[in-house]
Amino acid sequence: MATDKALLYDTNTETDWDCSIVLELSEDDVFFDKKKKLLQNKGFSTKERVYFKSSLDPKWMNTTVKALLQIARIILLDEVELYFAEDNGCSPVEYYSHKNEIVALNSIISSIDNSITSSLSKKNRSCDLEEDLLKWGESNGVQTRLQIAYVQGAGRGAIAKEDLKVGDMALEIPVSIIISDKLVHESDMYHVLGKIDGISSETMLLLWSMKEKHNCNSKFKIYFDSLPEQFNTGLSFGVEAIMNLDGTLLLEEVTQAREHLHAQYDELFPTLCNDHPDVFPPELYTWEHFLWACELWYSNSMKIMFSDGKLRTCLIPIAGFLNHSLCPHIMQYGKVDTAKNSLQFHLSRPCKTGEECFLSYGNLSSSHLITFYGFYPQGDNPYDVIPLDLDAPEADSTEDTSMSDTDRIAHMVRGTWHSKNHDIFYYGLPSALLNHLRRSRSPVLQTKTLLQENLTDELELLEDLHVIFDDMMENFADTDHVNRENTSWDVKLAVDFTILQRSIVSSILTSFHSGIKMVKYEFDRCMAEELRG
Ligand SMILES: C[S@@+](CC[C@H](N)C(=O)[O-])C[C@H]1O[C@@H](n2cnc3c(N)ncnc32)[C@H](O)[C@@H]1O
Repeated sequence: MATDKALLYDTNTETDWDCSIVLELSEDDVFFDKKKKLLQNKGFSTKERVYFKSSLDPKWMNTTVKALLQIARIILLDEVELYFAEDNGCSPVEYYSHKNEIVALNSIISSIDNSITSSLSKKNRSCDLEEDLLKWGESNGVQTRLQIAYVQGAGRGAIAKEDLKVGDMALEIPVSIIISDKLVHESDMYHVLGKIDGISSETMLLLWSMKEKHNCNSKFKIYFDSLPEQFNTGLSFGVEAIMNLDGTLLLEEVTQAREHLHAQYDELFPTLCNDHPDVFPPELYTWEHFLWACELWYSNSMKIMFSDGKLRTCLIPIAGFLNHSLCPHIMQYGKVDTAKNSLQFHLSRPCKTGEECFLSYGNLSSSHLITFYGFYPQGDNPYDVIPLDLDAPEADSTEDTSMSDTDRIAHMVRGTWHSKNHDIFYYGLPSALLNHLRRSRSPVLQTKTLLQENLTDELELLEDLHVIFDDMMENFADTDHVNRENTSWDVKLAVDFTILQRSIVSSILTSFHSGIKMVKYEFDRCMAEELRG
């Protein structure tokens, strides 16, 4: 007979889920086959995993708890209950007996309790690492008005310990604990790396960090210990995630970045390990360790201007807990204060006690953030643009100056919900793009007047653009079949991105539709007026 153990809990799950429980019908259950049949009749398999977040929508919660109960009831049926239950296998009857109802409910409650306790203790355990890092930082001169905590959907984050005003310094990091290329120069690696033609200081640092992570005597041991074992960026996407990116920019970005890293790795290894095994122990320089270090540097490094005027890519302990936002509190932080020999993080907007304090990682698109950081921010990202590869109009044969600035710039589109002007001749699309296309069709000066010939050109332009974006829409992967709630982190990110791209293109197509309608209406009106006149 199955016991409560049939309901397992598991905290070894993706970081953005607080916990999950697994409901599994044990193969040792003497009624395995019968219960399996009952489960299948209700659309369940013998092993179901359900993920929970602390703030789930009540509707989802309701359906999920109902499903959990259905499964638990069946798993926990005793012989007599099962005997009578079989007759109702396919019926909607869900209740078997008082006792079965109570054991099913209790087993779910205790599994969730176990799961939460275990997940909290895991988080608290890792919080100790962050505490240790803060203490280490403070003993090295770090000043902070932030504390580190787990935040929903983003791992660790920095929370204001007190109300912070514009201009207040949230964090100050002495240069002495910033990880920069200076450390490579001081290490035993430099005599080898310094001789490699064209190697960048970023690559040297990356190789240095791969070894330093395992150095028990490292000055930065506490820092390395606080880093995640896995970064989950687009660089680690699996095949299924990649397949869900068909037709998107992210597919190109992830593929190119991975190819670049593979090529870089192959250029250095195994040669360095073969030639200098004492400096580059092969077990520390595997592809997996290399990828981990790349993800670390892409997702955690900052470009800092030092007092000598040099811009260096650095890892900055403690500051590395600051998450990114489209509406950040800290925007200017990239320059060492020469007088204090420290890096300071001042606020550009207030942050209240207990609120998460965000940084700006830069003006980055969601595809870039997914590829190199493994997330994309909530809210409308104005940098989510689709670049357009347009043919430049023929330059005037006698005068090159006929090319205007709008002809030379890189054109792009974004969700038309960002635009306020959806009138005729604008359609929520960038004027720079529309003017460029108008010029390509007719180099004579174009005016936005409701003349028949303008309207004919305008209609053609919109219809041509419509074809391009229609094709784009057709080429996106079909993600409808993916169960977003129950899939791996990478597939979820990939699907979310494809949905985002689709919504951008869809907004553009909608703008074209209403644009075409407006132009046709005006065209008919002109015709009617002409006939009347
Ligand atoms: C510099 S670290 C910030 C600290 C990080 N949250 C941690 O636990 O170590 C950058 C990483 O934090 C996460 N992150 C940053 N901003 C985020 C956001 N707005 N939403 C979700 N994850 C975010 C991403 O995993 C990113 O690669």
